[in-house]
This record gives sequence, C-alpha cells and structure tokens, in this order.
Amino acid sequence: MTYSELSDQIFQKQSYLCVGLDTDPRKLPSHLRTETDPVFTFNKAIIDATADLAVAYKPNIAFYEAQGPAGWESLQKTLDYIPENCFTIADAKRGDIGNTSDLYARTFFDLTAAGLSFDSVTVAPYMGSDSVLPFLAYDGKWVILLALTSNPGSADFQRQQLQRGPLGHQALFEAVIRTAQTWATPDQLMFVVGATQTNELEQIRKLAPDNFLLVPGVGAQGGSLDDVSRLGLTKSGGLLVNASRSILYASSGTDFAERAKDEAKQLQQEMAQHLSSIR
Ligand SMILES: O=C(O)c1cc(=O)[nH]c(=O)n1[C@@H]1O[C@H](COP(=O)(O)O)[C@@H](O)[C@H]1O
Repeated sequence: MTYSELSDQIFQKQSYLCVGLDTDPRKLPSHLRTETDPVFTFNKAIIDATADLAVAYKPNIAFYEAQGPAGWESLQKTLDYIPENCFTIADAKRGDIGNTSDLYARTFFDLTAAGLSFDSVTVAPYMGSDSVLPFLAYDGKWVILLALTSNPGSADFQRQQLQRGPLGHQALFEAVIRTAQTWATPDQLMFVVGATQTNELEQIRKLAPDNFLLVPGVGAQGGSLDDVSRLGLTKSGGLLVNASRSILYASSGTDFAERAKDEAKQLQQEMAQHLSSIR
C-alpha cells in the first residue's frame, strides 16, 4: 500500500486505528479452544468485527512463533484474511548484518519465500544502515523503525545523549530519526513512537514532519489517544495508533467480538473528531 493510499484509507474510514493481533492462545475464550485453529478463528472474528473501523492490522510475530509450525500457519491464514484495503504490519522487530536482514526481509515480504507478503515490518535500528537497507530494497514495502518505544526501558539507551558537534547534544532516538531519513523517503519509512512518550512527540513530529508514526501504547499501557492525536496528526493523517489487548480481550466470553468492536468503535469515533479538525 502506498503513502497516498494509506492516507486515503484514513480519511475514508475516519480512522487511524491499527488493531494489534497479539493473539495469545492461553487468553482465548474457552468456547474457541476446541476449534482446529483457535487462533485463526479468533483473529477472523476480530477482523470481521473491526475491518470497517481500522486501517491497519499488526500481528505481533512472537505470539505466532511461540506456537511453532501451527502458529506460522495461523499467521499465514490471518494475513490472507485481512482485507486488501488494510495496511499490514509484521511486528517482528528484526535487524541483523546485511545478509541476515536480507533473509528476514524475504521472510516477511516475498510471498514465494515463507508464504507471507506484509506491507511492512518493524525493524530495530541498533545495528545501523546495512541492517536496515535490505528491507528497503523491496519496492512498495515499508520499514517501521523503532525510535522512542513505549516501555520504561526506552530510557536505558534511546534517551542517552550523544555529542552532536557545534549544535550540542541529541538523544539517540533523535539521531535514529535524523539518520534514517537519509536512507529512505517517507514513502517507505515510518517510525515507532510510544503513546506513553507524548512529551517528546511534538519534537519528533518536527524532526519527521512527513513520516507516518506507528504509535502503540494506548489502552493497556495507558497512553492518551487525545494527546497523541493533537501532537502527531498531519494533513495526510500521519499516524497509525495501535491497540492490542484492550480490543482483543475486552471480553473472554462468547461476546468477545462484539466487545472488541465496541472498543474499536470508541477509539475510531475519537479519531474521527480529531480528523475533522485537520481537514
Ligand atoms: O513495535 C511495536 O508495535 C511496539 C513498540 C513499542 O514501543 N511498544 C509496543 O507496545 N509495541 C507493540 O505494540 C503492542 C502493544 O500492545 P498493547 O499494549 O496490548 O496494546 C505489542 O504488540 C507491542 O509489542
């Protein structure tokens, strides 16, 4: 999906919601456990309930890998089921020396390799340009680079101050955002910024005025959709705000999909209000 197609979807659906498919078999409603593929049955119901309210889906790969080959199969079926007009994110947080990143990129982007063709993959910037560039070699595919993550440990490295010559200091996450923009245009590059990091969001938006930001951390991690929207929205939308547990596990009963829809609808309605103020 291209930048303008994603932006169009946001304004058509009046939503920049990304539903995180962090599907933990141990948390599934008990009535699904006898299904042959309970994870896929659950995801299918969640997608059916939220597809007109969300512009993106983000399966977190850990939840599938932890199930071995069956998990991989659930992932493939889920990806195939996501409607064409939704942006897909493999939340894999990969990145390694070039020839290894090349294989990671094939895994998530090349349908003929592992049977998956996501629009994007989350990548850790720590190993530098040659670890990220193999993902950018795929036309029309996106890298979503970790910049300032939502977790408390983000302070350990991402906020460390680096020397920056006569201009003074910059934090590591700022260096990531500045440097990565020399590798790719906003048509292929997004940054991850946690919804819990709103003190820095205005500054990040200035550093990356045109890049989409993937913002996880509303819902279960307590980030504010209102703050994120006020500080991060652009004329193109420019945001994908992810919620996983607060939507997926809104109910553990037979009404799980309806309750997931209610949660998604509440977020979407707040997003529609913010979108109406920018266009
Ligand atoms: O890259 C991510 O998606 C991500 C980055 C980050 O800084 N924080 C973060 O929570 N995430 C992911 O976003 C999802 C958040 O899930 P909930 O807290 O349940 O909404 C999980 O899949 C996390 O792995």
